[in-house]
Amino acid sequence: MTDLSAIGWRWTPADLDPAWRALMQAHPQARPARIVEQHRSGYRVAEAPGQAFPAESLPQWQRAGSYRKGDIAPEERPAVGDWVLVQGASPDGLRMVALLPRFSAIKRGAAGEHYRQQVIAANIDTAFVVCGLDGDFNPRRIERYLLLVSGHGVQPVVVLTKADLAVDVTVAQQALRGLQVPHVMLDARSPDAAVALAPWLQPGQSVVLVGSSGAGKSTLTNTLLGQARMKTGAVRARDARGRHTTTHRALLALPSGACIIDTPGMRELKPTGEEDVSESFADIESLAEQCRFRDCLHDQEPGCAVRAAVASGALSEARLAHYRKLRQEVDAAARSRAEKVAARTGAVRSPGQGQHGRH
Ligand SMILES: Nc1nc2c(ncn2[C@@H]2O[C@H](COP(=O)(O)OP(=O)(O)OP(=O)(O)O)[C@@H](O)[C@H]2O)c(=O)[nH]1
Ligand SMILES: [Zn+2]
Repeated sequence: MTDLSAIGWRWTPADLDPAWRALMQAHPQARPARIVEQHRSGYRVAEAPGQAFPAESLPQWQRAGSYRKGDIAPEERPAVGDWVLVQGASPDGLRMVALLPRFSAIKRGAAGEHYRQQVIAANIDTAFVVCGLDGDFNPRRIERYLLLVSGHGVQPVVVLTKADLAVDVTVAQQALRGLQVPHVMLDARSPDAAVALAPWLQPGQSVVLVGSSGAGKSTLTNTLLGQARMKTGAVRARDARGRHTTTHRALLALPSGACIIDTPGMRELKPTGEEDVSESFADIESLAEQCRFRDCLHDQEPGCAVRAAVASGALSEARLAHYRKLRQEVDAAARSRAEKVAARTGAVRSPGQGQHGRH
């Protein structure tokens, strides 16, 4: 395995995305590197496991991201997991010359009153939605995470930790019934966890861990790193810059050949408006197809298959309520997003619309 492939590079010149190839041809002096950390002060990139070297940004990525006409939107700048082209020598002379278009991204709406997207991780194959089977277990939070990570080419997997504790897993199983995503129950401290998750940890795969604080993400990462963790530590200890291994947690190479991106626990998970609620709640959508009325609101209508499922216990009332809530949130975010897109492209608005805007 080469240095680059240990951090997720899996393309040969023959199967390279044409857009990537064109950018590489346009920058013959440059070479690929992966963004492993993003800070206020700038980015750090790696060309091999265990690295995190500062790399100078393009000037247009240094200005605050905005949706003004001609500006680069926040979600169009590099984020952790992105592949970029760099020139110059590490440790201090690297500069980025191009961002290679992403094949997938996990995003959320940034906190605050103004619409803004935030990329959590880019070029990811699988998202592990980590949740403890202890008091942390919360099906609504899992649904929200799944909504945000689904689509955009990312495979979600629900990873339920703390299965070793004497917990009643039937409650969890019941709650996850409608979800059409794989779920795995495990003890995050046990080496068996790596076996259970092996299907998503094949060489060249990139996985991101999301989930609330205390769910077991760090524990799971350490288990998956196994022996390699100590090796990484030794490499870092010899590093002249003397930084600690823990600061490199953003993107780690696993012994399985996959690489993993750890994210800090996120308190607020606002949709961007691009999510597909129907996909995340496919169980409810398919029930709705059996309602007598095409425009059934699943309220008081006769012949409502959704209410019937709730009555029979096949569908939980709480999941149905959450589906409605998330649908409203996504619709509202989609409207804000459409406004930004219109403002940016300078689309002609219908008369009156501009004056009545909230700006
Ligand atoms: N028994 C048991 N304990 C676990 C398991 N997974 C995590 N823990 C414990 O739960 C606590 C929190 O785990 P962490 O791995 O630190 O959680 P985290 O998701 O990384 O939390 P943040 O770093 O705050 O986002 C630790 O004390 C772990 O030892 C598990 O599968 N079984
Ligand atoms: Zn209905």
